[in-house]
Amino acid sequence: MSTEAIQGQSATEPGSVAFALGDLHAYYGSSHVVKGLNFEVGRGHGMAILGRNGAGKSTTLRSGMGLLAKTTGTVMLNGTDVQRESPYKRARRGLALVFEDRRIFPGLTVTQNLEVPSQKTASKQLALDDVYDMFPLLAGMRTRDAGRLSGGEQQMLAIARAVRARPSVLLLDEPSEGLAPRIVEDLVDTIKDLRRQLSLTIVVAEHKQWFSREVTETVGVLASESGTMVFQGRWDEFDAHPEVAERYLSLGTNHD
Ligand SMILES: Nc1ncnc2c1ncn2[C@@H]1O[C@H](COP(=O)(O)OP(=O)(O)OP(=O)(O)O)[C@@H](O)[C@H]1O
Repeated sequence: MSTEAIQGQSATEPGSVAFALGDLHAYYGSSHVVKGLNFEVGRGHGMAILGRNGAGKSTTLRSGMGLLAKTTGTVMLNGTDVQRESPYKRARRGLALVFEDRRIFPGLTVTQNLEVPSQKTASKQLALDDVYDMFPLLAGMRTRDAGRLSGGEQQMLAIARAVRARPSVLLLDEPSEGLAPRIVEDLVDTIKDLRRQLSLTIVVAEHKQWFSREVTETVGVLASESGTMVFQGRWDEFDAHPEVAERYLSLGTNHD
């Protein structure tokens, strides 16, 4: 297959793009990791980012959130280029990232963790009771220290904390990482419910392909060799190009 990117037919209507990266380059010091990435996600849609270990999935999400010291290109959030804005400002505009390592505060209770979100987004945040309605599992654990929750419960807490700020676009980095299969199924249901209830746009970096298929409509494949996206389209379009998975996702990964 040529190294030219395969673009599916699922182009988003102008004006209905919630989140888009344009010619995005990202660096760690002198290491140039992401090299001219383009994709867009329509309002209320879900996109999965697949790629081998080290392809740059986390870097892409972190760049979108504004967490890398050096990036160039555009990061469009609901029609505004936020590329030069701080992560706080992006959060205020409706962007949220749930980190792979969850970043909950183990010594604080579940409720205290939910009360941590930036004061800058406090004015429009969801009431605690509304969050607990969306995450009934957490409702029964309000006073428990977050450090005593299971991995799955901690992941729910991390997502609940992000959602409390009422983001319009939620970036999820390896949400199913390290969780038992039954818990991952619960997570799928939770993400689907959240999308429905909050009209959320989501971008998910994931190794588990079945999980990604459950919670998104489109998929982008990152190639570690080129640092670019070599495929973008709907899942049926992805399935119509089995050579993409063969070349860019096989070997040494668990894209089960
Ligand atoms: N803080 C950092 N400093 C320097 N290099 C980094 C840093 N974080 C990641 N990298 C490098 O950038 C490249 C992309 O890493 P990234 O974590 O974005 O990949 P990934 O696709 O999310 O991988 P995985 O599936 O293993 O999580 C890798 O070569 C990685 O070693």
